[in-house]
Amino acid sequence: MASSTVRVDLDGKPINQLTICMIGAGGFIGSHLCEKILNETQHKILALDVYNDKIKHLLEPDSLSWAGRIQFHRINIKHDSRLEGLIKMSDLTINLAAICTPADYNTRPLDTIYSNFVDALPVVKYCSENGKRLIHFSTCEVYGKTIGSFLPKDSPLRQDPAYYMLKEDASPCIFGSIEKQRWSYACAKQLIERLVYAEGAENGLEFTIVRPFNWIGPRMDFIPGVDGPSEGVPRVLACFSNALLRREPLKLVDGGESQRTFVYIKDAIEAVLLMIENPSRANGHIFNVGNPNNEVTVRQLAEMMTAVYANVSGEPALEKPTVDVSSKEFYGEGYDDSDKRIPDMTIINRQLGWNPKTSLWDLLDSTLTYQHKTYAEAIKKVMSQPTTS
Ligand SMILES: NC(=O)c1ccc[n+]([C@@H]2O[C@H](COP(=O)([O-])OP(=O)(O)OC[C@H]3O[C@@H](n4cnc5c(N)ncnc54)[C@H](O)[C@@H]3O)[C@@H](O)[C@H]2O)c1
Ligand SMILES: O=C(O)[C@H]1O[C@H](OP(=O)(O)OP(=O)(O)OC[C@H]2O[C@@H](n3ccc(=O)[nH]c3=O)[C@H](O)[C@@H]2O)[C@H](O)[C@@H](O)[C@@H]1O
Repeated sequence: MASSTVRVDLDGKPINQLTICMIGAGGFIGSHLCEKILNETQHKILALDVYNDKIKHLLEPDSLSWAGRIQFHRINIKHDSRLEGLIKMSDLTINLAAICTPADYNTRPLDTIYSNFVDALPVVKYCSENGKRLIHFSTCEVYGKTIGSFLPKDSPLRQDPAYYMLKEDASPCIFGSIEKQRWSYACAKQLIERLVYAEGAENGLEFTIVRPFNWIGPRMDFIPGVDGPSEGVPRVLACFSNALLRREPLKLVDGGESQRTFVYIKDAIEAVLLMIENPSRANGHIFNVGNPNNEVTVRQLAEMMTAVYANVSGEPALEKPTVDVSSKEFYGEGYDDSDKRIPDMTIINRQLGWNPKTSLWDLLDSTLTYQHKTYAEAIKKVMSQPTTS
């Protein structure tokens, strides 16, 4: 239930009610952000998306206490004349819309570039021309590879943070060659960041850029063959969850040696709410939002998810819980990878005083509990059907 007491920002000033135009509100992050805003604040949300399956519980029934504070608009921002009007009606626009699953970057590079750069152009333009604040979702992938990844494998400098810490106002963006079309997404995100930044510098656009570092939790992507295409390839949490639910080995791309830091979605949206409600501290900044304490290799993630799932489901792990696959086999031609993603937290600590709280084990426990509760029965049904030859 949203509190009716006056809420104050980090500087003790009362927070006025906002109307927020949230583009991509129907997605993984958007659905959690809508929940938090409706449950904890008095703000209003214009939720724009092509789909609303993940926010249906927030839209129905009409008797919900926040019913008057969220409106869903089924809009594809690629070509919808209603977009500018909705941005003009709002105090703040949050743009989450993107194609953001790596399986698409090297197989649908044009769609990926259009989605992450071209389609975002009118959003930036309308915000700038109408003097509206913009929070734009980029990605930690704009850092690409670490400087250390170019050192000899046994170089001690690889342990030096100067060679792997990713810092918003200092680290370069290092991508593979053009043939490695995996980087179509990161490069599109980098260019839209530069455009937003330039609109701020030249035309006074009030902006905040968010670089999420592998946010994971319930409602991320889909389970192939249940609530997504059977041949779909979601991000790693859903891929591994799907394998666990089907009691199949988890596939480790190129041996699962890449490293990631994972942050619980519930911690991460706390950071976003701080950005929303502290414009004087957030405007003009790019923020890493991640959990540097939760670093694992993909192989370690697979082992941890296998152990957590055995606890959650009560089913023993497979004898052979993982299998190595080549990136070419799994993703196709043009794949490449980030070797390591550790966020420097200096700026977000200084500006917003935010730090993540949830350990990787705990976030996997709550997420796999959700996955098992939501999908176990459906998977059994799908697996009992005769496979079409
Ligand atoms: N989840 C993460 O860990 C993560 C990490 C880095 C960056 N991001 C970025 O955060 C944003 C949200 O990511 P997510 O994980 O919620 O992804 P998601 O795919 O779950 O959500 C994206 C939403 O945008 C909508 N959308 C896409 N194109 C649209 C269009 N043309 N018009 C209207 N709606 C459109 C989709 O329908 C979807 O609901 C993306 O910009 C993504 O690049 C996410
Ligand atoms: O979440 C983020 O911060 C960013 O990371 C993701 O990129 P990535 O982390 O590479 O995406 P995943 O699909 O989650 O893959 C993570 C790692 O697991 C590996 N993987 C994935 C799936 C699988 O079944 N097996 C496997 O080994 C991948 O090769 C990769 O090394 C996506 O690009 C975006 O959501 C976002 O920009």
